Amino acid sequence: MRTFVEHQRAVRELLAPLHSSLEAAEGAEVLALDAVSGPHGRVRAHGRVLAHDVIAPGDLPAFANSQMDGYAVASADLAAARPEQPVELPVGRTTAAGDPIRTHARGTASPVMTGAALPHGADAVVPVEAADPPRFRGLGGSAHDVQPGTTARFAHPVAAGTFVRAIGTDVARGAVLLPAGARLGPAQLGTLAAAGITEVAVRRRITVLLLSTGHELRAAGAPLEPGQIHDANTPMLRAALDEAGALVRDTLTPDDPEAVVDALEGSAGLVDLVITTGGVSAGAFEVVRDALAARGVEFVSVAIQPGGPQGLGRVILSPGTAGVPVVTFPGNPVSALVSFELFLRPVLRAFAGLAPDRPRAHLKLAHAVNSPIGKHQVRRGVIDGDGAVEVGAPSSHLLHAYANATVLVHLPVGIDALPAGALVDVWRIDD
Ligand SMILES: Nc1nc2c(c(=O)[nH]1)N[C@H]1C(S)=C(S)[C@@H](COP(=O)(O)OP(=O)(O)OC[C@H]3O[C@@H](n4cnc5c(N)ncnc54)[C@H](O)[C@@H]3O)O[C@H]1N2
Ligand code: MOO
Repeated sequence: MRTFVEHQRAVRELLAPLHSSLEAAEGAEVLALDAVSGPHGRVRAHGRVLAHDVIAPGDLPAFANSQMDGYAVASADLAAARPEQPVELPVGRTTAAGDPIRTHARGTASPVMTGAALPHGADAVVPVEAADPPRFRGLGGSAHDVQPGTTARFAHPVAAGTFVRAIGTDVARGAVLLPAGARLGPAQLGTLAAAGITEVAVRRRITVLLLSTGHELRAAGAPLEPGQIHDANTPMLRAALDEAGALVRDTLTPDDPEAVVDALEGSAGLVDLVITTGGVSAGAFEVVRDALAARGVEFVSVAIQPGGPQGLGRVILSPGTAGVPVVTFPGNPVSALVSFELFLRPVLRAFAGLAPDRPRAHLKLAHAVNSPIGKHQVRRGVIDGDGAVEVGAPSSHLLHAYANATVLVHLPVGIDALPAGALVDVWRIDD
């Protein structure tokens, strides 16, 4: 029997070549930054991971501009300004955001608005409320010039560079704007757009064949005969895979090894990974085991509960190819989802540039618990009003309790009982 950490490592090693292939340049797709597609109008590159470094094509800001509504000045002109002896300057030509770069005459104060180009010859900005009078007079609408003779007084010196957004201070031309592997969220899409970039090369998403097995299974909503149940694993793991950045093809196969092999062979060249649920334990109809044990999948017992029966390997689907990695999970829905959390979620999310780990915490138990001493037990729990963990029952058919849980509670090997108040490791799943 292997530990869950050993199995985590084995799954990671199995998928390492897939990670390398995703990082290889030939896997990249070029997507528009801001085209909307699909029924949800999702920005196309949104959420994807950059395939290569993106280099800043120009400086940002591209021109020195004002950080405040105020007066552009030559700082030397205000060197002698004192509250008891303010410096009075004639008000010069105004620059609004979007206006071309003007020229500042020494010995004047040029009104500039936030984002407006700093006129050549000025080196600092004094916010309008720090001047006297503390607001612009005779400006507004389309008026760019004040009445001749208008002045503004300044009671303090100003250091060169004050409230000036200098060229290239956000990013300099030629610098790495975003590195390969960066995930394109709002700030990343914004900075690409600001740099004038309209399309980017992103890593392709992996495609997973999700194969649920079980003679008793019917699709959600389908009428049930006595003894049949609805397939919970397919929608559950499809959602889990989606949250891990993967695309999913799914298929529900009966308890027939031929059907499993057919489903795999039918997906040759179309999928990067196969995940199966069910058909791996000690029953008379262990379809996944029967279909795949002779084809390179190793079935192992992991010292974990739930999720003990696991399998992994590489199955050759077409001659001359490297084979597709296959990970098999037990059929019990809680076992399948806990298996996904422990063995695949961190790896797949890392592929997709997403945070691999759940937020973790050490919390007190609200009550005593027991656990099988030889297994790492993962229980589902909720955090009570005092911040302590109420731990649910261990059985792996209790999917409803999982759906209402906010934490996964880890009770490591070597623990058979813990008293109320003992500290336990939890992963938060209430995001
Ligand atoms: N004699 C033994 N029996 C069992 C052992 C064992 O060691 N010796 N292990 C138990 C453990 S632990 C688990 S976990 C399960 C694993 O069973 P399988 O992976 O072979 O899964 P199935 O038998 O196909 O199904 C188990 C259970 O889950 C339900 N199921 C399966 N697929 C779905 C689905 N897509 N949606 C909803 N429910 C599903 C299925 O109906 C069964 O109730 O084996 C134990 N037995
Ligand atoms: O390993 Mo099974 O997953 O305990 O129920």
